[in-house]
Amino acid sequence: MRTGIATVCLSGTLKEKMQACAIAGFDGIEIFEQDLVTSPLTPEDVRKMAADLGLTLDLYQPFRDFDSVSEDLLAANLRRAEAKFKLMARLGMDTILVCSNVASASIDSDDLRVEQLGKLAALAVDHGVKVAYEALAWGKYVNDYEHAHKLVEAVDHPNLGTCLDSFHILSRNWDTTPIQAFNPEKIFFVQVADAPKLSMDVLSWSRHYRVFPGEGQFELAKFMGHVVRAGYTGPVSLEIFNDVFRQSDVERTAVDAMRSLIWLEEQSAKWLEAASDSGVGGGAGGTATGGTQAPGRRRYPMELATLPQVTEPAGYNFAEVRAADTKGLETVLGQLGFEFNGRHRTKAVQLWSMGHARVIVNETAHLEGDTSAEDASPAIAALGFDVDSPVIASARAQQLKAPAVPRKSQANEEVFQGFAAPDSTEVFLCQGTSDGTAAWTREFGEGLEKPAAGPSAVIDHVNLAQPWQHFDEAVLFYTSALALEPQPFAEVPSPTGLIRSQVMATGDRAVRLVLNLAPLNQQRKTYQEHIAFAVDDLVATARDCKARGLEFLQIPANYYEDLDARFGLAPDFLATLKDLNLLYDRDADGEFLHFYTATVGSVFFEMVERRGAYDGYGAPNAPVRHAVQYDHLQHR
Ligand SMILES: O=C(O)c1ccc(O)c(O)c1
Ligand SMILES: [Mg+2]
Repeated sequence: MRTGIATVCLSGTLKEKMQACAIAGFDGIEIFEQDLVTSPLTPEDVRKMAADLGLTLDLYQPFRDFDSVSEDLLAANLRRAEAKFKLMARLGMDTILVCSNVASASIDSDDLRVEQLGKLAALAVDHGVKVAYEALAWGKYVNDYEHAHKLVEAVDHPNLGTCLDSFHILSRNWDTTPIQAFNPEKIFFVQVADAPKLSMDVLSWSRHYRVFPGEGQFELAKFMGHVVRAGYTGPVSLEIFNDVFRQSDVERTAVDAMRSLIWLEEQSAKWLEAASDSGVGGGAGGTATGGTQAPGRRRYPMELATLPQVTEPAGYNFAEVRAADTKGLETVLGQLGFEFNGRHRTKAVQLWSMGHARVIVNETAHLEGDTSAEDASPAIAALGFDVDSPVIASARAQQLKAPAVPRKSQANEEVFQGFAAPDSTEVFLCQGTSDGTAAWTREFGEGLEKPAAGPSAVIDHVNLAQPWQHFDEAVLFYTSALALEPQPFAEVPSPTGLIRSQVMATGDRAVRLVLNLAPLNQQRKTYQEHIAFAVDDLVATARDCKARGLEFLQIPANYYEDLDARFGLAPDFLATLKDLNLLYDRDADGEFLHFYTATVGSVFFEMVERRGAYDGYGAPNAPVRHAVQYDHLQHR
C-alpha cells in the first residue's frame, strides 16, 4: 500500500512538514495549497526538496467551486484552473483535487456538470494533468460519492476520475459497498480520515474533529476493503483537519499518522480475509498478481502488508510506581494490606504484592540527571502486561513505531521487552503463568514463588492522565500495539473542566486501562493517576485498612444523601458506606463499591468490589472524587 499524507495535517512550515513526513516514512504527500502559497520556497525548490527527501508529490489540492456555475463563471474557473495546471507543471505534479461546489453553484443540472467537468478534463489534457473530483459532504448539489462517480462515468474522459475521501462518505453514513464495483481506473485518489461520532454540522465536524485512522469510530477497514476490492492501487493518503494536530510537534504527529496507516493496512487485510471467509460481498477485484497476502487468500492488485500478530493481553502482570522518596508509598501500600516481598537482587526496586496484584516501587527518580522535586515525587512509571509472546508483541509494537525501552538486566534475570507509550509510561511485555504468579518475582528478597497470603486481589484497572496533545495518539497506540479495544468515551465534570475519559479494555475485561485527558495548563507532574485493585469484600477490606490507619479520600455527606435518594439503600448499609468513605453505584448488571486513598505525589490508589456483572467504574461518583481531590490540592 502506498502511503501518503496531506500537509494540512501537520504544524510548521512546508519545509518542516515535508521533512517530518520523510522521517516518518511516508511514500508521498498531498500539497495543501495554502502551505505552498505561504511558503518562501519556489515550486522548483519544493519539487527538488521532495525528490531529495524521497517523497512523491501525489496530489495538489484543493481546487474549489468549479462546477454547476453560469457561463461567465465557468470561463473564469477554467482560467483559474489553467493557472494551477501551470503551477503543477513547475512542481512536477500531475493530479489535482477538485471538490464539489459549495459556494457559487447556482444551477442544479447533471447535464451541465457533465459538460463543465468535460471541459475541465479537456483543458487538463493539454497540461498533462489528471483531475480527481471529490464530493464534499456539504457540497451544494453534489455531496454523495456515488453521484460524483456517476458524473465522472458520464464524462468518460481519461483525465477525469474521482477522489474517495472516507470522511465525506462515512460522515453521511453512505454505504461503501458500491465502491467495490467501481472501475479502478476512475478512482484517481483515496483519502482516509477517521472521526469520533459527533452530532454536529458536518462542515465543522470535518474541519476540526477528523483524527487519524484508529482514533475515531468510522469503519475504515471496511471502507478500505471495498477500495481494495475495486482494484485501486494508488496512494492511500491521510487528510486530517484537526485543531490539536495542527499545533502539536510536527515530527511526532507524522509518526502517529504513519502508525495509523500501518495499522489500517493490517486491519484492511484482516477485514478482507474475514469477509471472504464469511462470504460477505463479492466484488470486482481479485484477479491480480503479486501481493504479500498468504497463500490461499484472495489476491488484489493492492499489496497489503501485515504485522506480527498479537491477541489481547491476558492481564496486568505488574504496575510500577517510581519515587525518589518512597516512604509515603510504602506506608500507603502497607495500610492497604500489601505485603513487602523484598528488594531486587541488583536493582533499586521493591516488590509489594497482595494476592495477584503486584506493585513495583522503583526507588530511582523519574528522570536521570537534574531532577526537580516534582519529578522525584511518586508517579506511575510502568505497566507490565501478560501476553502470549513478549517477543512477537514487541516486534509488532516496534513495527508500529513504538520506541523500545530495553530494561537493563543481569545474567539469570528475566529480560522484559518494553516500549514507551505516548505519555512516556513504559509498557513491558511479560509472560504470566496460569496460576497468576510471575517468575521474575524470585529475583526479589527471599524468593516468592507463590502469591502472597492475605486477601485475594488483582489489578482491576489503571487510570493514566494523558497530556491533551497526545490523547488521540494514545488511543491508537494502545489499540494497535496492545490490542486493547476503545470503549465509548465519557466526559466527567470536574472543578478544572470536563475531563474526557476513555476506557481501553480487553474483551474479557482482564485488562482495563482508563485514559483521562488531563486538564489544560497542567504539567505532567501534577496530573493525578491511579491504580485500582479489586477485592472480594470491600467493606471488610476498608475496615482493615482503617484499622491500619489508612488515610481515605473523605467523601462529603451530601454524596450519601444523594445516594440514598437515588437508590433507597438499607439504612445500615448506607451508614457503613458513609462511615468508611465508600462510594457506591448500581446498574442493571450489578453493583460497585469502591474507595480512594489520599494522593501521594501524583499517585493514589483505589480499591473496588464488583458485584454481579457490573462492568463500569462508578462514573456517577467520578465528579465527587475530582472535586474532593481538587479541594485537597488547593489546601495543601
Ligand atoms: O474542508 C474542505 O474544504 C476540504 C477541502 C479539500 C478536501 O479534500 C476535503 O476533504 C475537505
Ligand atoms: Mg478530502
